[in-house]
Amino acid sequence: MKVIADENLALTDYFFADLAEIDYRAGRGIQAEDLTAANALLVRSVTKVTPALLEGSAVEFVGSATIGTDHIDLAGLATNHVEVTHAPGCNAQAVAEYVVTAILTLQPERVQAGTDFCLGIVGLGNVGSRLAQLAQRLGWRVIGTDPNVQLPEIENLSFAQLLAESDAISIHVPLTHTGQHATYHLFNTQTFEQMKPACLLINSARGEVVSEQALLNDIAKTQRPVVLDVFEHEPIISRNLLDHLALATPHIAGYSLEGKARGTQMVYQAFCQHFKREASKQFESQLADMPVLFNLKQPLSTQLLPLLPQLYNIRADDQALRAGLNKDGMVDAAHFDYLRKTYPLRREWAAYGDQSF
Ligand SMILES: NC(=O)C1=CN([C@@H]2O[C@H](COP(=O)(O)OP(=O)(O)OC[C@H]3O[C@@H](n4cnc5c(N)ncnc54)[C@H](O)[C@@H]3O)[C@@H](O)[C@H]2O)C=CC1
Ligand SMILES: O=C(O)C(=O)[C@H](O)COP(=O)(O)O
Repeated sequence: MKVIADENLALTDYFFADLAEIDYRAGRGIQAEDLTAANALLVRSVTKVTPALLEGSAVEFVGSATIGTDHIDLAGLATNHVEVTHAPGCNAQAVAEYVVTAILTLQPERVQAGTDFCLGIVGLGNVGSRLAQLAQRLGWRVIGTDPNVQLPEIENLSFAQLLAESDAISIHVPLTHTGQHATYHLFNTQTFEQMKPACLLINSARGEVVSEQALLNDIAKTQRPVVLDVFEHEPIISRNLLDHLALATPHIAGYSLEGKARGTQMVYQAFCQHFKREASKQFESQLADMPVLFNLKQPLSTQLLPLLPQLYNIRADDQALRAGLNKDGMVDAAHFDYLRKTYPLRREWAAYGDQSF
């Protein structure tokens, strides 16, 4: 059995080395000729998986250790009877922690803001619902919008109401191009006009959900603080865009050790089912114990701010990205991908003693 795997998957050897010969590749560079002798392909979000990529290969199983699936032609692969699996929710907690860290880094006074700070969440699936829970523990008013989901514990509003009422908006929708609720350029000139000028915008979903040109026009008018983990023209980012962002990170919102490992494990389980092997491994056995930092008896809101530098220094990620601007005024794919390949995976906050996260 031969497996081609993106080199950025976590714990690939642990899960797969005794099941198959593994050939590691840079995800963005995987080509059809790499796959001719492969039975399975394991990717993350940067490999465009189409019938053309698999043509002439023996690949019968594709696993993506990610939440998003917009890089995979699901219909095309189904037509060709290739099994496709992904990892719903695997790094939802990491993204929720990223968003809270971004807000508290830019606006530390929000830690005890009570009900006068309103967080609007667009998309209430795995990530949005985790974020809602965390935000409520910090005492924030949480509102959300989703055409398919209502969360009983928060105020569920229309998209227009959410745009008008939020002091910060965090986007957690999949990238979709068709259908009534398509999200491509969901944030455009008209939507920006409906938001409070000072409303913080955070996009850690997919770059194309926000029109970059409309965003730049809006920031020029409003000086709105904006945090981007994903970019419309990813992996290329212009200096002009970077200069207008409060924080910018290289698509690492979901890069916790647990999130990546959980993603690989979910793919491993589907792989074993497909190839009729026993799946008995658990990623938790591979994780180190961390020092206890949280006092379970104290509310999260009183502890989080002083602990943030130890838990996640988001400014370091922002600085590392900006350090990659080249002489042409661009962050290029090589720098963007280097940061992701060498990323020191964060631990989720539950590892530091609060199992209820
Ligand atoms: N930056 C990063 O590292 C990561 C990014 N992501 C991105 O975040 C996205 C969301 O992740 P999950 O919450 O786990 O997905 P999910 O599938 O659990 O939830 C997405 C929710 O968005 C809702 N939705 C769809 N269209 C909408 C619209 N027009 N307006 C409002 N809501 C809409 C859906 O009904 C669904 O409830 C993923 O598709 C992925 O692209 C996910 C993980 C890590
Ligand atoms: O899970 C998703 O969806 C993501 O966006 C990933 O966390 C991104 O991971 P990479 O594909 O960029 O390694």
